[in-house]
Amino acid sequence: MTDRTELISHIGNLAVVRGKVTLSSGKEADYYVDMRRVTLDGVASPIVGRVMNELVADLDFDAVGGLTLGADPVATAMLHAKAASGGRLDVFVVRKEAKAHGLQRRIEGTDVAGRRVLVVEDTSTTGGSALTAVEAVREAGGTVVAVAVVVDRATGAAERVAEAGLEYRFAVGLEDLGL
Ligand SMILES: O=P(O)(O)OC[C@H]1O[C@H](OP(=O)(O)OP(=O)(O)O)[C@H](O)[C@@H]1O
Ligand SMILES: O=C(O)c1cc(=O)[nH]c(=O)[nH]1
Repeated sequence: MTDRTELISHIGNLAVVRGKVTLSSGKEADYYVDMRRVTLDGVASPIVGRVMNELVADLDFDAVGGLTLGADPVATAMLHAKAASGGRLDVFVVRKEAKAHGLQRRIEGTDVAGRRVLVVEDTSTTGGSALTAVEAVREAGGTVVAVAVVVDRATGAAERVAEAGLEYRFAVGLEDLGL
C-alpha cells in the first residue's frame, strides 16, 4: 500500500461523517470531513506529513503553515516528515486575530519575512481560510509559493486560490473518498 492509499483509508475510516452540517463558510453540506481526527492521529499524522511533502516536492520553500487550527497539525507533520528524511522545514501559525498581549503577533513561530513559504490546510471548501493565511503572510513580508491542502471538497477553493494568482494542489479528492 502506498502512503497516499493508506491516507485515503484513514480519512475514510476516521474523518468522513455523513449527514447535514453547517460549514465554516455558513454553507450547508451533506457530509463533513473532520480532518483533525486524522492529522492528530498517532498512526495517520506521519503519513499526512509524507504525502504532503511528496505533493509539493518540486516547489521551492523553507517554511510551511496556515490558519489555525486545521492547518497546524498538517504543517507540523510536514516538519517532522522532513526532519525524518534529513531535511528542514520551519512552521508558522496564523492566528485568526492578533493577540492583544505579549508580542501581539498575528503570525506565531518562524518569521516569514523575506522567505518563500507554503500555505497549507487540512481541508478546503471555499478556500477562504487558506486565503486569510495567504494575506497575513504577504502582509508580514513573506512570499507564498502555493496553497496545498490534504482534502479538497471541489466547492470553489481551487478557483478562488487561482484568482489570487496562486497554484492550488490537493492530495485527496472527493472521488478518492467515494463522496
Ligand atoms: O475553505 P473554507 O471555506 O475556509 O473552509 C475550510 C476550513 O474550515 C475548517 O476550519 P474551521 O473554520 O472550522 O476552523 P478550525 O480550523 O479552527 O476548526 C477547516 O479546517 C478549514 O480551515
Ligand atoms: O467547510 C468547512 O467548514 C469544513 C468542511 C469539512 O469537510 N471539514 C471541516 O473541518 N470543515
